[in-house]
Amino acid sequence: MAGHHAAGSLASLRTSSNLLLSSTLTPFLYPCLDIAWQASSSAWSSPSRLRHNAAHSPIYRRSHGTFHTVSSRRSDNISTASQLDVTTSNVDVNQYDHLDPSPPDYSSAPFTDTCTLTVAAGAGGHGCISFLREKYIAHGPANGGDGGTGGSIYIQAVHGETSLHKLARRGIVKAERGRNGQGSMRGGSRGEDVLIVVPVGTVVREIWRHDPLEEEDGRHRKGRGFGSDMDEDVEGEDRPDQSRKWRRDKWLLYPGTLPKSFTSADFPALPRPRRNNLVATQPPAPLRLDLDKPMDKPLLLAAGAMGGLGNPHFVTKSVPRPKYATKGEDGTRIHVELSLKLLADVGLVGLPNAGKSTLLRALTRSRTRVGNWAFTTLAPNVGTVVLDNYKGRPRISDNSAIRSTPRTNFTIADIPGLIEDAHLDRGLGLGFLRHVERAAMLAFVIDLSAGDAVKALQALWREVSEYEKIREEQLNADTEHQVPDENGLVTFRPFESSISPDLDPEPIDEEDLVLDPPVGRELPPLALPPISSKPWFVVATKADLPETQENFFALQAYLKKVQAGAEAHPSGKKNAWKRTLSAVPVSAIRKEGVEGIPELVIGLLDG
Ligand SMILES: Nc1nc2c(ncn2[C@@H]2O[C@H](COP(=O)(O)OP(=O)(O)OP(=O)(O)O)[C@@H](O)[C@H]2O)c(=O)[nH]1
Ligand SMILES: [Mg+2]
Repeated sequence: MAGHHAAGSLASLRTSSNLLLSSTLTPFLYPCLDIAWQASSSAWSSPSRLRHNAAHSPIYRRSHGTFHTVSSRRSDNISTASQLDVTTSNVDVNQYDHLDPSPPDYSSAPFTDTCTLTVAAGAGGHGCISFLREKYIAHGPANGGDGGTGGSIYIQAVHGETSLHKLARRGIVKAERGRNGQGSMRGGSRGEDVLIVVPVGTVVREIWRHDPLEEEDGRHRKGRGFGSDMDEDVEGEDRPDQSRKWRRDKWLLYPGTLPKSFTSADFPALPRPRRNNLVATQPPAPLRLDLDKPMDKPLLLAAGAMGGLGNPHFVTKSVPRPKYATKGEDGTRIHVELSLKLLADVGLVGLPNAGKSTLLRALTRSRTRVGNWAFTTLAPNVGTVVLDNYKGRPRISDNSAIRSTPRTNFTIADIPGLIEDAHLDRGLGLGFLRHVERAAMLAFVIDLSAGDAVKALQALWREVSEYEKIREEQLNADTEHQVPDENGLVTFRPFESSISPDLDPEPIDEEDLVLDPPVGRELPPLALPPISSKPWFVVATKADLPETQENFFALQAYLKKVQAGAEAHPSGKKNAWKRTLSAVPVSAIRKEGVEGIPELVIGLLDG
């Protein structure tokens, strides 16, 4: 018993000393001791992991003209990654095969394809109440500066971002408030702008908007609201109780002044709220942006609000030293829904365990998880295929002249596996199919060793086209739902939720400023091109396994027939895409046969 115990503790001692070896500097001192450690740790020190850890925020701030972007593009990452690989590869290349990886060798990138976000432009700074003070000038003139303009919110679609998860976490993005004005006529400085960086293919749709100026205008048009009670032409008896209508929330008082010592009569009419000039460049409300191209300039979403006016603005003959200034305006807030319309250039569609993730790893530097069980992949992984500029560059077809810049990369999305009845939301069901819809072209990945390849392809197409049918019905129902007016146009009132026209003319209290977010609207589903019109091809994988050749030939013959029109298109649609249907036999795990895929993809994407 005691001996057994001793042996046990010895074993544990040995493992703990192993642990010690692997977690200290020992391998550097005694490299011969720990080859296994190198093999396993190379996965952890792999540059791709560094890349994911150094996640940068998609939001950048700018002050005075230039955004401080710290963005590192994917292509940069890849070049640094390959440089790093060269330095590490002289350790032991063969021990580390990224196509059949050990369990810890994967990175899970979080992924979100729709999210809602509130963007809030910066409020304006307050005006200043100040008076010149100098020797021998006892009561100097007013010299308070104006408040600064609030920061604006910009958006820009760039290559390299593939997911909205960083934005989804934030919930609200606020630009900085303008600074308050100061004495000696010093104006407040502007608030910092904020740039939101989104992937190419993002669609921005507005759910609600709270624009304080628009609301002010609404009130003004109705003859109620700021300053209207001060107008000379308003009949005395018609005026409601002035003290209630006076916009206390709009004015700043000189420090030490008791509010009750002011009556509203002491105040001039409140100046009309000013708008930032940038508002003119804002896209019209409600926002509907389809950012399907990389943008070289940011686009303004919400302009910052203007600052308040300093007390010199209110100097009159009767009030030479006004002890008040106005507050800055509140910033516009817009609640938007961001959704990815385009996830990647190529979407890998296949049954679970077909080898999609392995194929992605073979084609790109992705470290997506691979396992010999169904549903290894639970969220899409996007990898980039970089096309070499000089050597091995795939043929760029004749229409390269049309593209201003030749294509240097394309992206592939590895999507979770699809099972039978996925369109009824089985397995990862509809969520999965939504991703299929968002790829520019589809690559059906079929496991040659798992039975009839033709049947597998047909089953995949059946699910995809069933889903498409459901979606079409949903879209039709939605368009019918919106009852058009006489002109056949749907009239849209962006602000109806926040100011209703038959609002009781209540006096405006300060509580009004603390507004609850207006009730959101349900957005109709995104209109996307039909799946069956997308180019597609088949990747017949696991071709290294025995007895897969006949299966492949049968598949090839089937595709030829479909292309010639002798067989029905597997989607069941008459005008489905079938210009050139090809099947590529590959062994992803040995990286054989995959070289031709980039060329094929480029041909289909640009063709
Ligand atoms: N022999 C052979 N095995 C392969 C090949 N490609 C993938 N496999 C193996 O097939 C299994 C499944 O591979 P995955 O890449 O995880 O499959 P998947 O389609 O991504 O699976 P899900 O994420 O679950 O949908 C793994 O054990 C791979 O090693 C291949 O070309 N040849
Ligand atoms: Mg997978």
